[in-house]
Amino acid sequence: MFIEPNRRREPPHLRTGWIEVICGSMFSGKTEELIRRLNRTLIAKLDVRIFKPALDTRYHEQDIVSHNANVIRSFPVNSAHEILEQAGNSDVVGIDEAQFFDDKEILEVCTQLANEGRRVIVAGLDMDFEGKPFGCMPQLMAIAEYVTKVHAICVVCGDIANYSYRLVSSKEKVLVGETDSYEARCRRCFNLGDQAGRKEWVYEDEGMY
Ligand SMILES: Nc1ncnc2c1ncn2[C@@H]1O[C@H](COP(=O)(O)OP(=O)(O)O)[C@@H](O)[C@H]1O
Ligand SMILES: Cc1cn([C@H]2C[C@H](O)[C@@H](COP(=O)(O)O)O2)c(=O)[nH]c1=O
Ligand SMILES: [Zn+2]
Repeated sequence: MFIEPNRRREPPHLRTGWIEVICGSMFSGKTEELIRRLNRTLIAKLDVRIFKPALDTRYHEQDIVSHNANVIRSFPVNSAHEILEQAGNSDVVGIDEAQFFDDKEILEVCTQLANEGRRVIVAGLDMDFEGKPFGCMPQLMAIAEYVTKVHAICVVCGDIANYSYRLVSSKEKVLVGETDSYEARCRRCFNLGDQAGRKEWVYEDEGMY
């Protein structure tokens, strides 16, 4: 569990900012964890601004919505620089789907916001459908003070999953979708690709293996 420091005790001119990255595969709980942290900052009555790339309209135009229907209000933006324009005097900035922003811009924006003394919480996919590092995420993880990697459950075998397996034939890096186009898989089932058979669950106490 990520425990956040109390910012209110510090006078604004002494506040130091920082960057937190929440990463993992699809369905790993990145958005849930982002919403959890942001809700706590709202309870603390901090000034919070939340952003997502405008291209992610899967569940809602404006809200950030997790796969299990947790919701928080956000500003959709077309570029990372718009985040700077809209950040105002906020104490905390939340950003979802960071992998979709221009690599250089989002790094500059997160760095500037943190240098201004803000808490910046960024969630994004660490790997694309080919298992390659996704866009800005490796650099963001390098410059962040805190990195949390969350995991899904492999829908093929039930192990811990850290890959997003694409179910459709497109080779485009960016393909917005959910269970229609992707499933969470462990390393083994990801590497098996189409050959990964759905295993029947068997239990030792039933005498089956
Ligand atoms: N294969 C899976 N493994 C774990 N959670 C899953 C899976 N498929 C669906 N879910 C649901 O997705 C939720 C996490 O959604 P979300 O936070 O939006 O994930 P992410 O932002 O990482 O894609 C889980 O709490 C669970 O209800
Ligand atoms: C693996 C992969 C994913 N995407 C898209 C699919 C979804 O719209 C988002 C990820 O959303 P989530 O909150 O992490 O579930 O990214 C993509 O465009 N390219 C990929 O390789
Ligand atoms: Zn598996």
